Order: sequence, then structure tokens, then C-alpha cells
Amino acid sequence: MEYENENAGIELFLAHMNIEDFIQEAENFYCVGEEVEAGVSFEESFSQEDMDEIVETPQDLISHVQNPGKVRYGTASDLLDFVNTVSNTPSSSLLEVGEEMGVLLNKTDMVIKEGHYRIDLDVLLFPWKLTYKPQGPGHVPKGSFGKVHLAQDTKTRKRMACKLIPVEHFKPADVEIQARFRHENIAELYGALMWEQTVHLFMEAGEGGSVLEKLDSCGPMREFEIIWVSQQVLRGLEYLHSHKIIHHDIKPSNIVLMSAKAVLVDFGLTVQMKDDVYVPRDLRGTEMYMSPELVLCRGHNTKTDIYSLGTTIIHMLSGSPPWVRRYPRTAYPSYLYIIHKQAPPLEDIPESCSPAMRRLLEHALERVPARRSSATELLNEEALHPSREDQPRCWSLDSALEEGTHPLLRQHSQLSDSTQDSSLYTEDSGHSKKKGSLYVDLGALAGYYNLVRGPPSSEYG
Ligand SMILES: Nc1ncnc2c1ncn2[C@@H]1O[C@H](COP(=O)(O)OP(=O)(O)OP(=O)(O)O)[C@@H](O)[C@H]1O
Repeated sequence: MEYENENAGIELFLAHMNIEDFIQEAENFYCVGEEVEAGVSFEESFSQEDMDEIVETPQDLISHVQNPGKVRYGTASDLLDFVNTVSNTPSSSLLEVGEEMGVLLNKTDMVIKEGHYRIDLDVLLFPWKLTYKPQGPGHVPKGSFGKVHLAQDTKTRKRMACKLIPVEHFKPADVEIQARFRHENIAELYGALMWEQTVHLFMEAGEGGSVLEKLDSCGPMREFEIIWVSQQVLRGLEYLHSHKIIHHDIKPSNIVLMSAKAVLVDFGLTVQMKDDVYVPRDLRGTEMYMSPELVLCRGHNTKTDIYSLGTTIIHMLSGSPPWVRRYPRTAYPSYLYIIHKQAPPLEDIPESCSPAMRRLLEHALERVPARRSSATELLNEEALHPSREDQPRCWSLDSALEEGTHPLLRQHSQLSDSTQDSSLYTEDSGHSKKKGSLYVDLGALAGYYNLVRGPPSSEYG
């Protein structure tokens, strides 16, 4: 809808806003996923010997900072106490800290040795090698404040992502949601270390890279890939929204791919609402993916993430974020006014989009939040449950898998899930080096079909 002038637009928009309808039904707490409660679930699984290594009180953490060189196993609340302590400690005191300190949640896969978990010794950091990118030195994705490496525990060979944030930019809010809430579509936090003025956050690794990296390397995604990614993101959002949590930065670079699932990352802007409406003090998110109500800054709710997912789907379908084709970045330094005046960007949906996916997008990008579909409603959309006839490519691959006649597919289906377990040190088997479109296609399909194809391990070794 185009408005004559800005004020008229705001008035008309507000007239359509029914704040009481923002949340359509009572949020259903504790039904999906798991909230980590006061560390009980972690502590119950520890022996007394292990418990001796667990940080027990915030006071211990303060002495932790004063007596550095200790890394301990702990609970989610220990970890939050630790990061709060780090963030409240003057940087001059942190400068004196010579050794690493921190709290690890993952006792099974991260081995602390006599109070140490040393970078480059107990855990190694690597650049990422993505199967669809040309061979080379690999790359280290950078966000606004942090670099993210692939990490591997040298003892257990567990592969993780390690996000490095200079301490002056670190906020406890960066880890709070990941420490407190667990769901299979939210990157699981494994621990936090402070070393050399940098906070190291260890978490579940998206070894297939982010959706943005895939788009930048391979161009627009095919609809069945988008269906799979959307289902994964919606499950994560359904869980977050049931806890009144707004992610606030849903976009292709914050969705990372694994062999059998996709997870959300980057919870630095995330907020858990106390009421049904969150009235922001600042603008949170990434412009091109922002909802009109978020841009307006008068209050929004979890539906803003749904709108951002809609714009993310447009990016996956077309290869570009919404707006930028019609309003080139060179000419438009900011899109806020455009979003306010012109949202939703339905014109950016490519012609090739199926009618069912177009309908889903119309429901996700509905301008009035109360009328916009929820994550649960979108998960039930026809577009996310295509019939086999509508997905000829899936059908042929699926039938090939069932019949097990295609030698290459049979080879892939016989691989174990090496994403989790494979080692950086093991020799690579020949087929993971295959190049060419079929190889890329299978990589893209890995999650959709639960095909298991780990990253080529020799490239890391
Ligand atoms: N768990 C992970 N596994 C794999 N890659 C990851 C993971 N977390 C982050 N990344 C990669 O690192 C990039 C930057 O991470 P992240 O978004 O968390 O940083 P940021 O500084 O908060 O970024 P920004 O604020 O610019 O969105 C992501 O776009 C993604 O490519």
C-alpha cells in the first residue's frame, strides 16, 4: 500500500494495529524444546569429583577473575554469572589476566586439563572450508563484532564453532538465550572462555555454512531447499515465540546449515518479552529484513520475526534481499522509509515462485501483525508440505534412494554422520573431493533427505 504522506501512513497503519490481538493465543510454555533450569539437568549427570570442578557461586567467579588460569565445568547459570562478571570487570583488571578462564557446559566433548582449556593446545581453531566454495585457504566469517572459527577439541575431536568477541564489545545478552534455552534448531552453547581480551563462545557448528554464504556462492536456492530451511527456522521460531522470545535478526546469515538440520545463530539482539508487546528503546535488526512495525518503533511482538523470515525467503528465492533490485543500495543509503511506506515487498517475489509458496509469503509478510500468521500456522501451510508431483526433483531423488539403484546415492547413504564425529586428522575418502554440480546438489539436499555427507575432512588436516 502506498501512502500519500508519511503522517497519513502512520495514522492509517496505527488504525489497523490491534495490540490486544498481537498474540493470538496464550503462549504454550515448556511444550517443545527444553529450558535449562538452574543447572539441575547438568549437575545431576556429574559425579562428586566432577562437582568439585563446578563453579558454585558468583563469588567464586569473581575470585575466578582475580585468580585466573581456571576453566571449569558448570551450569548454565554458572556460565551466565561468569560472563556477567567478565563484563562488569574493568578492562584494566582483565588486562592483567594472563591465562584463560571460563565455564564449559559440555563435559562430554570438551576436556579440561587441570583447570585449563588452552586455545591452540586443547582446542584448535580453523578457517571453514565449504564444499561449494573453491579450494583455498578457507574463510573466517565475520559479524559486526566477532569472527567465527571452526574449532576442534584435540582429545575428543568434537567439532564446534568458536565465536571470538573482543571483550569491549561483549554483552552477556549475547549468550543469555543460548545458555537458558535449548532446542534442536537453536545453536547449542557449549561454553565461554575469556582469553587475551577476547571472549570465546563455543557452540554447535553449522559446517555447511550460513544460508547467505550458500546464496552468495550458488545463487538463488531451489524451492525444495527453501522449504526445508523454512521448516527448520519455523520450528526454532515456534519454540522461541512460545517463550515470548523475539530473535530480532532473522536473515540468511543467521541461519547455518548442518548435515541434517539448520539452526539459528546470533542471539545478540534477542529479547524475552515481559508483556505482550515489546516497546524498543532502539532499532534492532538488519534493515532489509525489518518489519514495518519494527521500523515504526512503537511496539512489536514475536510476529516481527515471521516478517523477517518472509523477507529471508524472498532472498533465498531471488538471490537478493528484498528491495535492493528495485531500490539499488548505491542510491538508497537507508531502506527504513521505503519499508515504512511500501512494505510488504511482494513485488520482489520471483515469477517462478509456486502459488503455494506465494500464499505462504503473503501470510508471512502481512503488514498488520495481528493478521500475520504465527510460526505454527506457517508450519501447516500447504507450501511446506508439497505433494511429490509438485516436486519432481525430490521425487526422483527420493525414489532413487528408496530403490537404492544409483551408485553415487548409495555411496552417500552409506556414510556415517561424519559432521559430528569425523576428525580433522583422519584421511579423506575419495568421494568427498568430488566437484561439479551433482556434488553441490547433493550437499544442498543433505538435510532435506537426511543424506549424510560430512565435510571433506582432509581439507582441514
Ligand atoms: N554456530 C555457527 N556455525 C557456523 N557458522 C557460524 C556459527 N555462528 C556464526 N556463524 C557464521 O559467522 C557469521 C557471523 O556470526 P554472528 O552473526 O553470530 O556474528 P555477529 O557479529 O553477531 O554478526 P551480525 O551482528 O553482523 O549479524 C554468521 O553469519 C555465520 O556465517
